[in-house]
Amino acid sequence: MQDSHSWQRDALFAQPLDQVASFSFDEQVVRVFPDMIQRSVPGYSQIVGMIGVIAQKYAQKNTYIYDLGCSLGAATLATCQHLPAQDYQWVAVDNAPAMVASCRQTLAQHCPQHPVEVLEADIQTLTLQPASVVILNFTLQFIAPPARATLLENLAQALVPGGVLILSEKVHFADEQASWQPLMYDLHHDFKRANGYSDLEISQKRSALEDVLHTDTLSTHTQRLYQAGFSQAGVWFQYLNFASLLAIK
Ligand SMILES: C[S@@+](CC[C@H](N)C(=O)[O-])C[C@H]1O[C@@H](n2cnc3c(N)ncnc32)[C@H](O)[C@@H]1O
Ligand SMILES: O=C(O)C(=O)C[C@]1(C(=O)O)C=C[C@@H](O)C=C1
Repeated sequence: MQDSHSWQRDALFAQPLDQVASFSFDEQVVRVFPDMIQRSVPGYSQIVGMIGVIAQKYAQKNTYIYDLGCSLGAATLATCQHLPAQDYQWVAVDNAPAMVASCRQTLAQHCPQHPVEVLEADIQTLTLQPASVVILNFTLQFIAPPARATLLENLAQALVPGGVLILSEKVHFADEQASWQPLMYDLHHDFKRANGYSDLEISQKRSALEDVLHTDTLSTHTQRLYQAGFSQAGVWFQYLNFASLLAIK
């Protein structure tokens, strides 16, 4: 993301830490976030770009477009670049105060004409207006697993017929795919190494995320989407252990 912020290179886990604290979306993370997510999540830019294209296909006039767990608003921005300002309402939501503050500045700078409200709130207690596009771009993985089904049911209820949820997640492989798991995780670490992260950074970040980011399998995601009330759901993008699903109401 290019703008007036001075985004820094992520070196948060570069030095040995006595104790690795649980990962949180605080000011330190905000300062490096565009670099961190780009170098950590395979396919992040392609997914964000395609979110704009998908939104253009499925957005319905006079409905809401929600970006839940918006961080700095990259997905909101992608949709604004593909849709006219006058026909839709945008709501971008995050519960990390530092993210929300930075997101407000970034979106005001990059899509000043679009009616985007940036809310500091927990997406689990949000009252949703009728929506045609809902985005969870690497957010559901931070919601406690037992609470995920209820959240998805609420989103399905808020969507108008033909509306969509775009759900991107880090995933794991189990059951008949279990032997794939170490291979994909090793390759993800190789991906990070190729992007300039050291072994120390990779292992300290992994410890920091251990109690915070809980992955599901692709089949768990798909089944849960059908149970939540979507009529169609499937993977439209996968790169190693990162995937994005499209679910249609
Ligand atoms: C990996 S980031 C999302 C990246 C972002 N969607 C993008 O496309 O660049 C996860 C975000 O979810 C937010 N988050 C986690 N749990 C949340 C909750 N319960 N309510 C709102 N936001 C939440 C975090 O603060 C963080 O900013
Ligand atoms: O799994 C990892 O190693 C990650 O760094 C992933 C991940 C994510 O998927 O959200 C975790 C936290 C940061 O927000 C950026 C990337």
